[in-house]
Amino acid sequence: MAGVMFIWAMFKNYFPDELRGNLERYTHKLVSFVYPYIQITFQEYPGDGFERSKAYAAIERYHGTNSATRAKRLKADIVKDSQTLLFSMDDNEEITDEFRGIKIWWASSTNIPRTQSISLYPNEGITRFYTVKFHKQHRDIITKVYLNHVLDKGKEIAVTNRQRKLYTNNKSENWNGYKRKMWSHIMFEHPATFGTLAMEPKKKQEIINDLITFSKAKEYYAKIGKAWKRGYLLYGPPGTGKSTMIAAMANLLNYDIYDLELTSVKDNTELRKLLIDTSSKAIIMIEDIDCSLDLTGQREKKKKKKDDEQKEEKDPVRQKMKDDEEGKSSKVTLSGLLNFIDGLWSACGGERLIIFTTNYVEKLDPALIRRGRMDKHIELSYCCFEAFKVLAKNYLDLDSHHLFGTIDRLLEETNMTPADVAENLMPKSAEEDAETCLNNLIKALETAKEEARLKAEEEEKLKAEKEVEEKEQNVEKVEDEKTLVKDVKENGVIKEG
Ligand SMILES: Nc1ncnc2c1ncn2[C@@H]1O[C@H](COP(=O)(O)OP(=O)(O)OP(=O)(O)O)[C@@H](O)[C@H]1O
Ligand SMILES: [Mg+2]
Repeated sequence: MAGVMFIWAMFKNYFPDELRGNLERYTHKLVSFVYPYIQITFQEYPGDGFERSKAYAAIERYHGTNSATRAKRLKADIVKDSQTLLFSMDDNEEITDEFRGIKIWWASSTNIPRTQSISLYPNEGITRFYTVKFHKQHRDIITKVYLNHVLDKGKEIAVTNRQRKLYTNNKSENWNGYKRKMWSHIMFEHPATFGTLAMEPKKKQEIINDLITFSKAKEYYAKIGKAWKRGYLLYGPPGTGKSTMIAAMANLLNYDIYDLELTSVKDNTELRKLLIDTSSKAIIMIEDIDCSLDLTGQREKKKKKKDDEQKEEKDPVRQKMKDDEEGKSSKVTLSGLLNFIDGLWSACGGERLIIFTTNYVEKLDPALIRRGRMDKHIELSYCCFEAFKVLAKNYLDLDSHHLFGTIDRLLEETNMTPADVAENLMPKSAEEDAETCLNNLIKALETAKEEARLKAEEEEKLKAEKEVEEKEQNVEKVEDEKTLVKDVKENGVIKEG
């Protein structure tokens, strides 16, 4: 059959156009009549090429276990706590599969672009695809039953072998490089859990329930016609456990984490591409949202800028400096970000948590954090006694101690972050026992309390001084006014000065 096609390809240009069209149709008919096979291709990056095909990934997993005994060349990868080896067919390898007595041929192939340019990245532009071939008499059973079986099995294997990853976005200059990667990842093996997270137990339980309800609510979200996503805003002073909580969330739900660095994202289009390329069980976190971009109160700022521009004389040097600065900075806008949060991008399905963290909640634009976008606002604050008890259990394995009472009282009187409490509880040497560590904490709390007292005293003093100063200024002003009135009365004129 290949011979017929070859001969046709050789001679087709010798025929006039009209005849050639007819001949081409007949040749294809003849080929499909005699050639008994059907072939289906699964591209790794179909369409615009930015989202890795889920079908391709599932087939890859399926062959990982299924072909391990058949294929001669395999690719290996480590998954799941770095202990399990996972195989997949190597490039340009062929195997056969059998389903209900039917023989099926699979091949993994690559397309290498024919470019003249020399690239730093040896694999740049290579596209991969699987082809499956079967006899046309089995068309229905293969397309309707077998392929679904392959995809389901592949997804099942992916779930059981799932090793969670921590992703960070690359600058777009590197997106076309090796393996066209928008995100780089490492294995996510953070030990934080809700068990080790120090916070008020009731509040903690509420968050856990919220997360679990969300992760089981696929049907509910479909029913109400909303994208399956939930937004969290974590706010509080540094060292109160915001990042630790995100790790605990990922461990609880078995999600990947995408640490989105907005300052590396050039514009809204890039942001969209990045978000589309996230896995279906993902936490997308944007840390320190108030610093990452000029998202906060941007609209007010824009107005102010306009006013300034109108007032300001055009200075070419200043203008050039300003242009350079703007060119360098990211053009992701608040409205761009809000559009994605509102669900345009999550049309691709899957469960996603979007988490913002900030130290200064009051600085954020209200549009960014209104309910519906950020469904849950969680304040992480200074260490309370309940939180301290979790840390004492984690760090010293203590459930109770006669010093707990003193610590309880001191924590009520003083602000100390869980990070600082934890630091003080940690034994500094092998000789330090639990009691020494508790005493260290008490000392630190007393010092912090004393410092806070001195600071408050200082502030009080400054305030009093300012009040005296203001009073004196007022007296002077009244005296001046009196003199003025007297002058007007006596002379009927206002003296200059
Ligand atoms: N609530 C907490 N429970 C347990 N450990 C905590 C808690 N808060 C802080 N820690 C400890 O302090 C360290 C710093 O905390 P973390 O990085 O989570 O703070 P953060 O709120 O994200 O701070 P920042 O605002 O600076 O990013 C963590 O490694 C953790 O060990
Ligand atoms: Mg943090």
